[in-house]
Amino acid sequence: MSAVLELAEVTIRRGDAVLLDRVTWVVKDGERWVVLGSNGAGKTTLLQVAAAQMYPTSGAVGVLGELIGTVDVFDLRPRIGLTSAALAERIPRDEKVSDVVVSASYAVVGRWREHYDELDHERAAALLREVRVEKLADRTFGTLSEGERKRVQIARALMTDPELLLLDEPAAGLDLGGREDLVSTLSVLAYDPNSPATVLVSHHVEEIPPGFTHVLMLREGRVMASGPIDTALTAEALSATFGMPLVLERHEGRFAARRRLHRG
Ligand SMILES: Nc1ncnc2c1ncn2[C@@H]1O[C@H](COP(=O)(O)OP(=O)(O)OP(=O)(O)O)[C@@H](O)[C@H]1O
Repeated sequence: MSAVLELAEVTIRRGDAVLLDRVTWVVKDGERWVVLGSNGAGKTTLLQVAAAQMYPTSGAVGVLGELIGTVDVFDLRPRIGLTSAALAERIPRDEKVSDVVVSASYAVVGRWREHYDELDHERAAALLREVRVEKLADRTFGTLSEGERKRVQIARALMTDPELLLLDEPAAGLDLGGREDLVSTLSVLAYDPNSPATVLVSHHVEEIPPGFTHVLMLREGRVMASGPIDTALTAEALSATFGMPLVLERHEGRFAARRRLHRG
């Protein structure tokens, strides 16, 4: 398996703040990673580095075999699918859902006189079907529920057939049913051998879809633990990451965490 993402001792500083502190991380083809950490831990920063949107202050970043700093990131970015709240805000509310998806092939937000061929439209329709919102294709983005918007964004991120898929808190703001629907869609994607290497950022172990293989835990910009979920995702590592004693349970491929009430 080849590496799609390689970070070596990556540090990001902004003024006196250290957003990422000597992060070393390798994501290989076929792997599905969850990045866990509390608010402000550096997860979005890490994803921006992985998306070739942010350069390291020090250290080296390789994305899809290219060393960042030596390549034109505009050639690289279409090979990466990204969803984030910041990107979602840039989608015009009056944009038709099918256009939100199809316009990803031209890396634009907001359809504007581009010509899309029939194959693009067929692919967009197939992706909307895959994330189970094909019935919404003719609605405008602004009329969708939060959960429906998240699905449309995932379809958009997959439109360019990316080699790396980065999902920044896709379940944020969803109700219980919406979260469970999304987790099951992401689980189907995770088990599909044709899906790209995937990194999912989350605050909650409950949001880890079955089929995800690896976990990286961040606290204050530092890696607290990383590796296969089966061995790296432990109550101890989770407690250290979130700074409180936690009990971790696993049932039918899903995780749940809560504060430990009594020691011992
Ligand atoms: N330009 C900046 N200057 C100083 N500090 C910054 C800057 N940008 C981000 N930070 C800080 O870096 C830290 C990491 O931010 P980041 O958005 O990566 O965290 P996160 O883990 O994604 O948080 P959340 O879960 O709340 O989204 C935060 O404390 C944030 O305030």
